[in-house]
Amino acid sequence: MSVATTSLADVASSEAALRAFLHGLPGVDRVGADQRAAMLGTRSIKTTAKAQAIDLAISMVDLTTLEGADTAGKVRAMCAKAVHPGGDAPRVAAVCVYPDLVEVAVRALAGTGVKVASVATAFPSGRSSLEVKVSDTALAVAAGADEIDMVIDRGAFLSGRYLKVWQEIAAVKAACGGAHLKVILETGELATYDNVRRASWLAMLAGADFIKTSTGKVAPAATLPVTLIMLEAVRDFRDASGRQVGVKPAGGIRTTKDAIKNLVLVHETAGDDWLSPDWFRLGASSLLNDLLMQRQKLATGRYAGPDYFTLD
Ligand SMILES: O=C[C@H](O)COP(=O)(O)O
Repeated sequence: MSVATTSLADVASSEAALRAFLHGLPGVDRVGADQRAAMLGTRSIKTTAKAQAIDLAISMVDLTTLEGADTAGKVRAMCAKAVHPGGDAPRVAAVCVYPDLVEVAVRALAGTGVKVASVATAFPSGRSSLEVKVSDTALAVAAGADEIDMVIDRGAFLSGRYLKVWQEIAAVKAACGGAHLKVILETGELATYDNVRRASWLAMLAGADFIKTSTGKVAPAATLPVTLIMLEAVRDFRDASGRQVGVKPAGGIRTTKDAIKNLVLVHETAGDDWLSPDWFRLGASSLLNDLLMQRQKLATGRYAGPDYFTLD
């Protein structure tokens, strides 16, 4: 897909310019996207490649707990597992928690290389003022979060107020300082694949370091066609702007099969530059145990059973 590089600098100069740009993006061929994602999802891979893929997937996990009932103890246990998932398995990429638990995770993960990610901006609805969203972000960053996962204002996006969405993302990005910003599109609420493409571009233009599919609180969450469209968007955005943005499917990814399908999509769509935890994450609360079980099965020929591992 070709996008005029010159147009990117001025794209958010007005609501009209932003709308013209986003609605000027080529429409998504829905049937084609569904078929391509389904076809890539059935690719089989050799046993040696599978072992590597499982370890790569583990290293890409954002191990997540986002429940009202979360406690400091639960987060500490999760952090221990994030650093030493089991046997010689690699550590995960990050632990993702609500802002009030950032400090607990920061202390538990100090010096381990596992990042602390936090949802902010009135997650998961995003329904609060910009002031509240910015201060939510600033507090999480001050507590030591390395990464902020913000939600876009879907109400504004769906009613065509793109500039408001752009301004919020840009303000939250500024509040992030050195922390990386992941922008959650909540694709299950965006209604069309064209909207997923537009929201992806909007987030990247406003400064997202990552674009993320979902909060995990809305169904459907991370589907393969949606991830495919977002991978195409980051690929095309890098071609147009020279800046690489990461992708994080999140929500409903529970099995090794799901994880490997995602890795095949990355390889076939955006390319191998994205096949690292720096550029691709899997946001999941209960994927890690299945990855560890399949890893054990490949190494020993038998399953250890879910009770062999600590709970996700
Ligand atoms: O960001 C990650 C999601 O909240 C996790 O969703 P999940 O519980 O469906 O894995």
